[in-house]
Amino acid sequence: METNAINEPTRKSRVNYELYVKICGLRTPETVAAAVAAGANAVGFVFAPGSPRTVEPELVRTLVAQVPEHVETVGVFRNQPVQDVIDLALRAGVGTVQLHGDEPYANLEALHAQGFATLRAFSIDGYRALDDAERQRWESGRILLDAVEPGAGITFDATELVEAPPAGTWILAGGLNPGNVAHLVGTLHPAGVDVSSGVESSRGTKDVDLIEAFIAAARSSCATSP
Ligand SMILES: O=C(O)c1ccccc1NCC(=O)[C@H](O)[C@H](O)COP(=O)(O)O
Repeated sequence: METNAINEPTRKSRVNYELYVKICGLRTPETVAAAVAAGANAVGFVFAPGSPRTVEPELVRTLVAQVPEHVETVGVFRNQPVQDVIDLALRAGVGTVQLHGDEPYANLEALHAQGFATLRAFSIDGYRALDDAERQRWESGRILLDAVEPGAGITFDATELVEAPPAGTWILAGGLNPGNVAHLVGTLHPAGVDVSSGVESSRGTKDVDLIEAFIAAARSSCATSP
């Protein structure tokens, strides 16, 4: 089976860590096409209930069909039973599952057994509360550090990252936008960035111009990252 950069099994996933850029919370063919054309490494679809971005798996299946093989397709879940996650991800046809709640490590293992690549998101508070052994275990896979409220566009406070993972091994999210992404990448040295609110014209509605501007700004930061 094909594997990705950290040797996880993948379905439709290839991961480029030069600077990985994920555009999350997509819901339309136009915005998916814009993200892909602008050079996104990954496109994300929210299955967590209660979000203005929540989508049905049948819609996502049609969106995934327009995504080229080299772009990672990510389903985002939050505190849902692992069997529901697997069922939804299979119906949608995504290659990667992002767990954005308090899910245990066993859920990640269950997803790997089904052939999904994974991303485990932590709030800054959640990450700081991990002991050394937990941190080491989660950091053996890909982790994403986010603001306390996911998908809320809360601007990231860099001073909270004194205990950041090693430079270049993790994905930064939380309140990123075209105006701050280059500076934050240059300062914090993540392996990648993930954005939702910062590329929206109103809550839940993606804006093609902002998607293009975000990806261009993120790419311009590469000269200052390790
Ligand atoms: O986007 C949501 O509404 C959402 C809901 C529940 C769990 C996760 C969610 N989004 C996760 C993401 O990947 C966002 O891109 C990430 O939290 C950054 O969001 P933002 O601060 O809005 O850029």
